[in-house]
Amino acid sequence: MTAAAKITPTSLTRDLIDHAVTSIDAADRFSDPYPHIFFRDFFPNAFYAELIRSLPSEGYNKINSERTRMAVRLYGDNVDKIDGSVREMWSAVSAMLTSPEVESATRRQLREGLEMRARGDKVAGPDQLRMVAKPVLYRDTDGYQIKPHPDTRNKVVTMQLYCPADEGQRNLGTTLYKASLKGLLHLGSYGLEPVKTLPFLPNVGYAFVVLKAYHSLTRMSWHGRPTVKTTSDRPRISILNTFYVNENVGF
Ligand SMILES: O=C(O)CCC(=O)C(=O)O
Ligand SMILES: [Fe+2]
Repeated sequence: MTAAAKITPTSLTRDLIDHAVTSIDAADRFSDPYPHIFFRDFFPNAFYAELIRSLPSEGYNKINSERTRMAVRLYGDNVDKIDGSVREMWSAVSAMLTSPEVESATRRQLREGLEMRARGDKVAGPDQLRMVAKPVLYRDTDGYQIKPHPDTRNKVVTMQLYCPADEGQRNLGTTLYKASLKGLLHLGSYGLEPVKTLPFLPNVGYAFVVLKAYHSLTRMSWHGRPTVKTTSDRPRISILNTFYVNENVGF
């Protein structure tokens, strides 16, 4: 075996962490409609290409009654159930997404939102907010949709990594909304106005702090996804890396 032939899991994880931190550090930061970041080039390029060809074939759970969203948990013992041939890759992804380094980079970039969250939660500051990462792989198919919602208060930060093979699914990203008079006048919009739809491009991601009415009435973290149109050979693949308030909550 040549020296380069086999990368040990720990050095792979190390590479993934370094790459992800660089990506998050270079994120675009936005305050509107609420604090969020958008970052690119999250996984090393060659690794990303192999990862999306190595999706687990089993172990999916049904997330909605329509069965248009199926999910595989990527944390803790769940990783041991992933097909042996691809387990090492997903195990490294899991270790990276739950690493203290990725958490710290996310905290640095979302500081404004975490300060709002800390005030509403009546804790001294962002450092008093715990963040426990529970990454999950999602497979969404034709007809998948999720109505605008701010996310449950059990989530502190929502991060989603888009995993398409090419730019053909660009229009399938998440829509961010804000409460507005225009939205109020528009029937069936819950008083919400769409502000932007993030581009569903290869190897990009976004993250925001979950903000409810008691954090800020005007900057609640409203987001959703209008009905997805896609073909059965091109599901909408993403990784949701949710940071929860503690390890006892979440999917
Ligand atoms: O898939 C998306 O674009 C958003 C998903 C979401 O908001 C959720 O699962 O809470
Ligand atoms: Fe959500």
